[in-house]
Parts: sequence; structure tokens; C-alpha cells
Amino acid sequence: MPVIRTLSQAVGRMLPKPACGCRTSAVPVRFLGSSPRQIPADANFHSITFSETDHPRVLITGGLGQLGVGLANLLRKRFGKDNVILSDIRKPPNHIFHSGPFIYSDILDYKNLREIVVNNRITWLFHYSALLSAVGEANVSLARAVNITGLHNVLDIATEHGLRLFVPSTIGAFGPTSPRDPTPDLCIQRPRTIYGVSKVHAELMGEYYYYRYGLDFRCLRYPGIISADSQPGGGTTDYAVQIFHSAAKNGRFECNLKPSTKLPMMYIDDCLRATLEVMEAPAKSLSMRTYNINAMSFTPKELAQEVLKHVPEFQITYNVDSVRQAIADSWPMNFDDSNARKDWGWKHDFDLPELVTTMLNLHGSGARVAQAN
Ligand SMILES: NC(=O)C1=CN([C@@H]2O[C@H](COP(=O)(O)OP(=O)(O)OC[C@H]3O[C@@H](n4cnc5c(N)ncnc54)[C@H](O)[C@@H]3O)[C@@H](O)[C@H]2O)C=CC1
Ligand SMILES: CC(=O)[C@H](N)C(=O)O
Repeated sequence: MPVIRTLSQAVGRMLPKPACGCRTSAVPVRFLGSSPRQIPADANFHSITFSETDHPRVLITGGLGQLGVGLANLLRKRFGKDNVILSDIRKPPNHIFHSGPFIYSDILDYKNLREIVVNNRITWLFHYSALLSAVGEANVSLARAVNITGLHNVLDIATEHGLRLFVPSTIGAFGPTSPRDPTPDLCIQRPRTIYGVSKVHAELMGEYYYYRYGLDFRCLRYPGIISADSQPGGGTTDYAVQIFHSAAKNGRFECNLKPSTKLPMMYIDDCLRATLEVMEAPAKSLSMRTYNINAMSFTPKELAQEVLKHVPEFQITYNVDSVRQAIADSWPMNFDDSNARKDWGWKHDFDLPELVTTMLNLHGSGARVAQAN
């Protein structure tokens, strides 16, 4: 990799500066080889019309999951409703269908994805389609197809059409031989789930395409994300979302992880803001292409204790799911995100007390919260 970078820098120094004074890619990609899918490297579709003063034209894949709709809302506020297209293979509920552009897109269908990018003049792509850790273990071949083959399609299309590409990674990209407390950006990554393996693959492929073809690839490793108005899609950290729903509904919760299982977590607003911030960060501020981001770490017991402060009758019981427990035991307990904080000013807003108050209020147990306070 450093060899390619050095080579690209050397080639870059040999190139004449563009007369127009316009910005060039940090890596003079076209001189390093052909583009990924047998498309001539000098084909004209690289002439990007998007400039820094225009709003990006955004496509979100896998947009009907836990995170995509919230991301679309945030991006639509910033870039305009019609500039952000949600896509998925599922049928959107009415309120989402009527809230802005939605399109069917299966990321395994390369030609269809390319057509969407071309016809809608997409300039930024947020690639959210994935099978998460627990469902991935239940269907390894589908997880392999969606998380790995799907990523290949996205990488090639993003490269061919000069897109800025965001791919989320996860605490699940680490494994039992990684340092767990804290886990730095760069360390041993030997995950034991197909989900984790596919995310390490995505991190490495994105970085490779950045050096090899100049793809503007950006990646954050998310902790477990906690949201009120969207359901989690089958992960190991799902309990930390479901507990609020149960606490507000009937004051009881059966947890599928042991009380002492400590994992990094983050409120959805922080996660989505980080995603927008890293996409807007000037390329020169990014010393890496994949960053850890962190907010808080807690165990089910600690979370339950915080919920109890608001819902005094709350009861938690434990019925451990061995698959999820084994996964959680191999993941980081604390995340070191000092590089994100240093390079592009990442800062979280929500710690555990704010998270719990916000979640219970959003779940309509405001009356209980007020009573307890
Ligand atoms: N939610 C979390 O706690 C975390 C999420 N992430 C990552 O963030 C991204 C989004 O996560 P969530 O919204 O939670 O996931 P999710 O599981 O809730 O949603 C994934 C979406 O992908 C769609 N999908 C599946 N196969 C597809 C295909 N062939 N073509 C197009 N779409 C397809 C599904 O229909 C679903 O709507 C994922 O890449 C995930 O790995 C990373 C760390 C934590
Ligand atoms: C942390 C994640 O990536 C996700 N929520 C999962 O538990 O699989």
C-alpha cells in the first residue's frame, strides 16, 4: 500500500497542474491502472459536475433499517428533500414513502444500482444495506452475498462515477484477540462472525480503492446504536433498544445478554451527526479512512439501574442467548476514538443519563419520568 501511495505521489508530481485551478483528487488515480470493472480508465463519466457549492445528490442503500430513515431526515434538512433518495428492497410504510424520494434498489443488482446512480446524478452514496451480527450467523450465505458481494457492487459503481462513499463499520469488526478495553483504531482484527469478517473486508477494500483508484471512501466504526422510533435489525446490541420499549410499555424486560456484558453504545442522533460530519470533513483533515467513534459503554445491569431512576417499578430478568453472548464477549468493551476527535473534531452529546431520559420520554413514559423526578 505505501508503495502505491509513493508511486502515486511521484506520478502526481510529474503531472502538470490543471489550468483551471480546480481541485484534483489527492491521488492521481487514472494513472495507476484501469478502473475496476473493465471500463476504460479514460472514459468520460469521471467528469463530476458536483462542486463544493452545490448540494450533493444522495443515495442511501438499505435505508429502511434502524438507521436509514433518520439519516435521510437529517440529510434532507441540510441538502433539501429531493436531493436525498432512500432505497431498499422492502416496501416502505406510507409515512416514509410520502416524506421524500424512495426507490427500489437491490444492491446485488449491479446494473440497476448503476442506473439509479446515473439517472439521479448521485454524488454521495451512504451504503447501509447489511445483515447484522445475529441474523448474519443465522444465514451466513445471505450475509456473505449482501455484505460482501453487495459491497463490491457499490465500490465499483462509486469508483466509476466519482462518488463520495460512506460505508459504516462496527465494533463487530474486532474479535477476541483485539485489545478490548480500550480498542484503538489500529490493532489486531480477527472477528469470529461473518458480519465482522465482512466489515473488515469493507474497511480494507474501501481503503484499497482509495489508494488504487482515488475513491473518496469514508468509514466510521459505529458502536451499538440506540434509537426510539426505529427497530434494530437483528444485532447483538439490540437489547439496549428493546429495554426502553419494554420499560415504557409494561415495566419489565427479559435481557438476552448477561448483566455484566459491557459494550460501547451511542444514541442515534450522535451517530448520524458523526456520519454527516465525516462526510463533510475536508479530505486533508482525514489522516485515516476508517475511524472508531465512541460515546459511552455500559452493561445491561448499569442500564437497568439508570432506567430504575425513572421507572421505579422496572424489573429486569436474564435469559441468555448463547450465540449473542459469545459474540458480545468477543467485542470491544470500550472504544478509543481519539483520532476522530483529533482529526475532524468528533464530540458526542449523549452520555448514559441523557440517553435514558431521552429514550423514555420518546417512548411516551414521560409521565413516569416526571413522577420519578
Ligand atoms: N444499528 C447498529 O447498531 C449498527 C449498525 N451498523 C451498520 O449500519 C448500517 C445500517 O444499520 P441498520 O440500519 O441498523 O441495519 P438494519 O438491519 O436495520 O437494516 C439493513 C437494511 O438493509 C436492507 N437490505 C438487506 N438486503 C438488501 C439488499 N440485497 N439490497 C438492498 N438492501 C438490503 C434491509 O431490508 C434493511 O432495511 C449497516 O451497515 C450496519 O452494519 C454498524 C454498527 C452498529
Ligand atoms: C454493533 C452492531 O454492529 C450491531 N448493532 C450488531 O449488534 O450487530
